[in-house]
Amino acid sequence: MNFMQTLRNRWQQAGTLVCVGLDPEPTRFPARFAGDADAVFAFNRDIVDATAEYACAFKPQIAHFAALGAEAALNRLIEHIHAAHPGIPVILDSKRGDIGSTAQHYAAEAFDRYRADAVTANPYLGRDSVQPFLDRAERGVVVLCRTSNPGAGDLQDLIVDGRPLYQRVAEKVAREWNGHGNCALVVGATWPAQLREVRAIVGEMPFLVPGVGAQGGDVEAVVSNAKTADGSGLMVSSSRAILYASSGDDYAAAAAAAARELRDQINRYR
Ligand SMILES: O=c1ccn([C@@H]2O[C@H](COP(=O)(O)O)[C@@H](O)[C@H]2O)c(=O)[nH]1
Repeated sequence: MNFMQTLRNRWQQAGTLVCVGLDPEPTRFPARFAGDADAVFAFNRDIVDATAEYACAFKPQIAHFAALGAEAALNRLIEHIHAAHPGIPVILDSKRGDIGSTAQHYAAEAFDRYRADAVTANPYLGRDSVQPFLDRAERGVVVLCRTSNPGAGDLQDLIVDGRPLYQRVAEKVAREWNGHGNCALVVGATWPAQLREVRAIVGEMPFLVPGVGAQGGDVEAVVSNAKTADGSGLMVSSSRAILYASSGDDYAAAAAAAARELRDQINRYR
């Protein structure tokens, strides 16, 4: 089954729009992992198993693994998610973008090496840089549109032919790049007005929405401004607020409670 269908099934069957972000920071792991050579895999696996019930997707962030030389742990983690939690798609957050001949290798990295169901992509180099991802019709391509960080507007708000660049990106993805129906957009939870504007441009296209939890985005504003007509359309992503909900031995139970609370909060406004 392709990424979009898997995601829609998960939304419907599990009743959750929560995307659990997997951003390992060993200095924040519970003390029991000290000296454990397999800590990156073991900690993330425990979080995945504890939160799966509340997840519509998992989103490992590649830099958090690569900086630790933990690519093998990332590979095993994604394998574990597919085996233990089939039906929950994995979005590899790698924000890749390069000339086409190199982008082909980024697509192979995400989809063949790591077996992710979807990948985040940077549109700044233009269509040919994203084409190798778009061509994989069964996989998702989640294009950066209006990111959650404070400096998002530095470039993304520049006016291009009378409209901000992020709106031009939304138009382009919806009208020109989505021939296989496999595109989604990143729009930050920290920008509720922009969420509403982008939703008006792209119709039912799914949004990956980081920025709740540690970055302070307002859940009610996200859902009311960005949900689709059927009350879905969103992968509301939280990493640190779930992963590090407790630094004690109850870390997995605390992560599950944080994910459940986010699910319930979102569902109140759908
Ligand atoms: O606009 C963006 C795009 C990606 N991210 C990523 O999401 C998580 C957010 O982590 P929190 O702990 O929930 O703040 C992280 O992996 C970012 O790289 C984003 O924050 N904003």
